[in-house]
Amino acid sequence: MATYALPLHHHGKSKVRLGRVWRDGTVHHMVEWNVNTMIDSDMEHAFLNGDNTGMTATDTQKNTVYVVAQRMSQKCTIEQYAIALAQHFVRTYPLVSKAKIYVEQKPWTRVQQSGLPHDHGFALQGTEVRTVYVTYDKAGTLDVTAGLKDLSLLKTTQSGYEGFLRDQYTLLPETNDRIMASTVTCTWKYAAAPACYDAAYAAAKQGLLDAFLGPGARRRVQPSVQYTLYDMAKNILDRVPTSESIFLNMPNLHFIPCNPVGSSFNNDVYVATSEPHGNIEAVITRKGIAPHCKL
Ligand SMILES: O=c1[nH]c(=O)c2[nH]c(=O)[nH]c2[nH]1
Repeated sequence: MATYALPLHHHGKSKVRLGRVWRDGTVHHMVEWNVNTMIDSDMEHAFLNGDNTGMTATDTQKNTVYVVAQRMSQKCTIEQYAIALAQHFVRTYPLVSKAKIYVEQKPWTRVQQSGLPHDHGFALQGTEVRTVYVTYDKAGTLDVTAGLKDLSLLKTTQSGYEGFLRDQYTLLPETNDRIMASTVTCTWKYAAAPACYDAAYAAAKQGLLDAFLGPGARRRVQPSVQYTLYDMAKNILDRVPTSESIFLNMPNLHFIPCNPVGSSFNNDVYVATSEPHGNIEAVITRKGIAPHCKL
């Protein structure tokens, strides 16, 4: 007789999109979120026997995304919202042992008009999407991992790549001056809540930028994406004291020196590419801390 096991099961709703406006007199605050819910629950009987008794339907989870958004009566961060939603599921449904909430936030930013902030006008600024992954379980354990994705960065110099292994398969010339470009994905797990999630996010993002771009006019060639990535992660650990583990993924988007017909490369024209691209990834933690995975 065949025997089976069900070592993992969870269910949730993906890509629930919402906008939330908080009105402070004539000054409005606005966020657009894409919410993903996933719950662990004692629902083996649904898989084994076709019995849905006690199941929190994914449609119910989707509806709750909007209910909890409305209950956040004060302007809140993506982290505060995700925590509230996770706690709601665990505290409301007896069979739910853990809620896992992932939220992305679009970069809507208040517009400046003649140097003054507009009351209710927003523009999409930049490409980066702010992210959060929150888990909360019946024992009250809360894990918050904040982050960003699609942060597109490029520098036209002070990046190189030399000293790597050469054999019969190696064609790449060494260089101490190249374009470095990437679309950064980064998450940082908190050991404890920061005083302000928005300030911690701003500090983390600035840390990424500062390390990627380097000291500007002062010449300091970065030897590889790997080295730059490590610097970027260290900046977050240094500037966000309650962070404990940093995940970074950095595609190396190649701009290949071009020899135009009848001419040669003069540090000016490149073939821009998106594929294939290098892919550099690492987790950097404080000493003795277990690494977190991407989410
Ligand atoms: O910074 C780099 N790291 C690599 O691992 C690599 N590999 C490669 O072909 N170019 C580069 N650049």
